[in-house]
Amino acid sequence: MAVVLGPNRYGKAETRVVRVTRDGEVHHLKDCNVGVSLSGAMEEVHRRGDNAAVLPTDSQKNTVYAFAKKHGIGEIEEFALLLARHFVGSQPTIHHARVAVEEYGWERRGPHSFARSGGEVRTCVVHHDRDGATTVVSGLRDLVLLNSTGSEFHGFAKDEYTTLPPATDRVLATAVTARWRHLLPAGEESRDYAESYRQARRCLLDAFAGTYSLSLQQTLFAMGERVLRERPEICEVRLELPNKHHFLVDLAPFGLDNDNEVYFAADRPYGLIEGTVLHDDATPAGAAWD
Ligand SMILES: O=c1[nH]c(=O)c2[nH]c(=O)[nH]c2[nH]1
Repeated sequence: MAVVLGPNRYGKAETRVVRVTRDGEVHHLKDCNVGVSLSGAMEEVHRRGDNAAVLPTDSQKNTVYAFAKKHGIGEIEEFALLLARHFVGSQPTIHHARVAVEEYGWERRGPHSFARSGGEVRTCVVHHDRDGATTVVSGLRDLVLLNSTGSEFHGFAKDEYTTLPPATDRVLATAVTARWRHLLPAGEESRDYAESYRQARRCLLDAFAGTYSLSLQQTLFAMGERVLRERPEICEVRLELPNKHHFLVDLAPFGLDNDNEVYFAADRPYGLIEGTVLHDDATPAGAAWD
């Protein structure tokens, strides 16, 4: 039996970079977390500890900071593409780069004062291969949404352990993780990622608010479908929707009724609804979701 090296990658995780752009008195802020993962001719380092092919993760971290200075940080997808192309293009031993960027939002409070925006985070993952294959997945996480009515859940399967009562009017709440894959004809990786993000996010919000929900699964599909129908540049959407349960509090001991007004917001356990919605003729995803 031979023992062989399987898939592997290495890189610098979580390089936190804050870029201030000074425009006189007025400053602009980009606050990001960058993860770099490289792969390629790494047989020798794993088998013999020969590091000749290994660009240190320390250099990768330095590149993130140097590029933030030299190029600024525009849309996170563009910054990730720049880094991924650089690593593959400048190191013959690096055949593939995965660059993931998270962006934390800051709300302007003055010419050079900012308040960190809520918990929501914008995300992207870019893959770039030396044969030219490039994929871009954009997304967001921790977008917390709630409908205080317009949600039911009944008619479900039952077994001997089922105690859940049918619900005809419940709170539906979730913290959305959504990622969407861009349709990228070769050589056309550039696009208005800011507008694409704004519109995809709006589609998710509109579909959540506008769907009368018989299950979170139905809402999930409606959210993905809305993005695909309105945004031709996107061919696949993946969603993770925790069902943030809100239980009605029993106020009868206090002689009070509770007509869907007072809830206990539980944090765990929670249902976790996950799904992919895509064009039936979507191009193959390649490394996009790795
Ligand atoms: O929208 C829902 N989907 C489920 O699959 C489920 N399961 C459950 O207990 N409550 C819910 N709600």
